[in-house]
Amino acid sequence: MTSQQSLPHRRTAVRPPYKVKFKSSLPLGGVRSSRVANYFNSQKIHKYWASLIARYGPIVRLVNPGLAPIVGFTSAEDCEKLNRITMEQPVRMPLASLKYLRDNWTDDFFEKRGGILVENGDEWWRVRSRVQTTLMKPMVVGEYVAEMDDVALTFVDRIQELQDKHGEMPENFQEELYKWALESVGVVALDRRLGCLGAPEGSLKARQGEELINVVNNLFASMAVTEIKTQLWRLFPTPSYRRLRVNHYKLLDLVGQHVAETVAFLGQGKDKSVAGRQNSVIQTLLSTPGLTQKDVLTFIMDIVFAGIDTTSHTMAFCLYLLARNPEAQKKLQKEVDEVTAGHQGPLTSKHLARLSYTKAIIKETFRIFPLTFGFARTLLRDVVLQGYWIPAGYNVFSLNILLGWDASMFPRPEEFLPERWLRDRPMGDIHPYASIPFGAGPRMCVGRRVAEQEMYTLLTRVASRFTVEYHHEDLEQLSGLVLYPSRPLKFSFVPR
Ligand code: HEM
Repeated sequence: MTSQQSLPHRRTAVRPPYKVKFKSSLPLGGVRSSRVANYFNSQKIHKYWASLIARYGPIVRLVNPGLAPIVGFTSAEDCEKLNRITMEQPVRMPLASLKYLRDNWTDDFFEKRGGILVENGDEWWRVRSRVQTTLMKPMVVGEYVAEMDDVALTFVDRIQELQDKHGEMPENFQEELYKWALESVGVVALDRRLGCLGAPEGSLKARQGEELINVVNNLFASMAVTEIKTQLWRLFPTPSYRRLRVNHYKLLDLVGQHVAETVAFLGQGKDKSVAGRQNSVIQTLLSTPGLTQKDVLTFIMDIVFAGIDTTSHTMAFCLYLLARNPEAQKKLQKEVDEVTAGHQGPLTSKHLARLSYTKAIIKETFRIFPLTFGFARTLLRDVVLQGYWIPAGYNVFSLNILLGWDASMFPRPEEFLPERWLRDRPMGDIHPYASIPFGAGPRMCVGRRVAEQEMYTLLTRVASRFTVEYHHEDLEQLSGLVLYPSRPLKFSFVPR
């Protein structure tokens, strides 16, 4: 089928997107010879997109057997347009294998109400409209600063311990970051410390935390195959689909136990949260009209799932970039020293509000090493992007990862220059859609405030205590369900 034939009612003013044949990395015959397969197998799909854009121009269509075609483009203006035209009904390609699993759950736990990660349309909005008023409220999330700070302090103590023991971080330092992320998101999602970070090796708390992290890591790994690679799971339960299923059962079970424990604590504490808060997230959600207990459990499960690999990979990239850019690190330390000068107790929202350079560091980290490729929506109506007519039903993808590295969007893109993000924009204006790590519009990451608060607190505590160094080969990004660091994070943390 030619690209023209595949576009019904083609309009004359605009051209159809260039057709690029997609070859699965695991075709039925098991042949792995294609160039595409190499990109997939080396986990560099972002490089594949970059090569397509370099070859065919700023908009490319990918035909993926068994799926609606995907159009990828690199234009901040068109990203803004895509957000505008999908604002009323922001449909995102569902995590199809996860949705299928939940829709076909053995005891029908989900009752076709799969939660905001996998639903679209009215069902998505039913839950999203109710949970976002809690999770995205600065006042609600702000109530957790002190506990997130306590988690960050435990983490820096753990760094010190590892540094003393090994002289640098061990090969599996990413796992410590996972524990920090789980512990931090747990504070909000479950209203208490899980106690896995800093717990003695082999202890019950450490093992419970590791089990949960393992389950989430396995879910990410299996979905990197079921969502991005072969679609054979649609025909029969492939090994990756089975791995997804097993780990999803475990996740529901583990999070279910934690939620039950929290609810029991809450019962004992009468109306107040475990930490004495009036407005704990879990309590508020449980008493929100229109949300069932199952909705709340599904949502808590989803934020635990979404809250581990995301912030921890970003912090890994951030620490790496700081180690490679001592000048920026010094500026960070100066800001942190000034903001916390003479302060003994936990950090507060007021401290965080003054950390403009620290926030710029996180933004610059996202520009260079974003967590995802960009902004994705399924079209409910035809649209013209880059002069090409794209029909309803297509999945459209703004490749912000490539915009971040584009000199026409960001001067000196290969340099780590957090100051470009400061309020007065010393390096020139930045298009608001050039780098949108949390997405945009009504479907933007619902955990954004939580994630940012966690990362600002951690960065503040690490920068006050240490100078981070890295003396090994360059780190790159590899692509899975989200992007992740290519090598062990063997940082050295030198006490200041
Ligand atoms: C570095 C940290 C994070 C990044 C970069 C990130 C990024 C994203 C992106 C790009 C989306 C899709 C947005 C869109 O379609 O416009 C998303 C959705 C989502 N994120 Fe995050 N995320 C992060 C951390 C978190 C955390 C900590 C949580 C939980 C507390 C979370 C929960 C979610 C959920 C539940 C959704 C689905 C929202 C919906 O479809 O309505 N994320 N995230």
